[in-house]
Amino acid sequence: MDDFIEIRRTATKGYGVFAKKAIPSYTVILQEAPVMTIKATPADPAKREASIEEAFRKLSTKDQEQVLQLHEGSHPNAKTKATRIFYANVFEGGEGTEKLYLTRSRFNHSCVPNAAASGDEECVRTERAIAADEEITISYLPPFEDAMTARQRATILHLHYHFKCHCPACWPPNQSWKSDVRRQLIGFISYALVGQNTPDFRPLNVCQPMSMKWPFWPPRPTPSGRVLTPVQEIEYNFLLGNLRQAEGLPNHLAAEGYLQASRNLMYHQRKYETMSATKDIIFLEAARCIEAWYKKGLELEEKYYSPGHQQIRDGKKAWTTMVSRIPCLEYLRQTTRMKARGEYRPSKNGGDFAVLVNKADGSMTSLSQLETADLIRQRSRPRRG
Ligand SMILES: C[S@@+](CC[C@H](N)C(=O)[O-])C[C@H]1O[C@@H](n2cnc3c(N)ncnc32)[C@H](O)[C@@H]1O
Repeated sequence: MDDFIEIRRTATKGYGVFAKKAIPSYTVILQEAPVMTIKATPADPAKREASIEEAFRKLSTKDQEQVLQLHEGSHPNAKTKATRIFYANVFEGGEGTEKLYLTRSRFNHSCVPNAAASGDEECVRTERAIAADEEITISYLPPFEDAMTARQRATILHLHYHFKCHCPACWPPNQSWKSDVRRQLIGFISYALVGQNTPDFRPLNVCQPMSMKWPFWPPRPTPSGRVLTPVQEIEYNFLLGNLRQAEGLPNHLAAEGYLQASRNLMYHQRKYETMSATKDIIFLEAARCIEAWYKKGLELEEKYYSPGHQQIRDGKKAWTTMVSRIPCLEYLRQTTRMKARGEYRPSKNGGDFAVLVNKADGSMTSLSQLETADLIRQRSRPRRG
């Protein structure tokens, strides 16, 4: 921890964690064992309170002193300072446990965090490159935060942690409408891609007491019964990449959208290359999209991991194999080289949307989008007589 981070006062959020120097993305900046661990008993607040008090009593005097210096929060039902502190700083520990950490507790929340706490590995890792002196934040919200509006996130933060969020996605208040629209679209699209309707977060628009017994919580997605068309699947994934990037969400999530769009288009492109009506038509425009979305996804993945990370090396290897197997990508390369030598001209009707390949002599005729559509229409027309 001494290498990367230090705890300092912030202007509006009490203490916070700051970068002592520039830190690359995907770096473990804190590895820490919890100071207190209790068994989670969400349905029984009295039992939970008793477990916290018992765990606190068992601590050494030094640890007790350190715990008592943490942010106290303002949980209305906590009976002692120690339990109030526990409620304000608790992390879900996995396998039905709740944990309290001395240093991790100093990370403030952001709805566009630049780091993430991992329960399994007991560590905090950066999710993007962080500049020296920048505040490092994590998210306290449940997994569907990407799909919730600022109002809905505020309700959860208020009811669970009793504070008003001052992160860039929520502050200044009432200016988040663009971000709200993006997050609702992210919700709609990501659930639609797995055949589900977005869970209904609307009850969070009216602040109500939210307890673990509340029937609405946790909200569950329902099956949509709709199957997306191949074009929808491609467009939805591409849009997901765009929206996540615009929303400042971690780069690997945006990368996933672009890479999936590229893979889906490649998959459907291969079908055209075997159908009798289209097998000699090479769709260069599709190849351009496949390549551009792949490059965009890779660029974002490299920002998230580092360029030399195994995930990036594997991705590049898979891409090289694919390029050699997918004719349209190979033809795109060929026509680019030919263009540079002046041996290939786009169609007179404008653009080179596709090329018609003469399989006998390998020559190519460039086709505009309209010419391509006309040719496919002619070939698909049923023959008379
Ligand atoms: C786990 S503590 C984080 C460290 C704390 N700031 C401190 O001084 O120790 C959680 C508390 O920090 C403050 N906080 C965290 N994130 C915040 C945010 N995005 N906006 C406003 N306050 C925040 C709230 O008071 C919250 O109850």
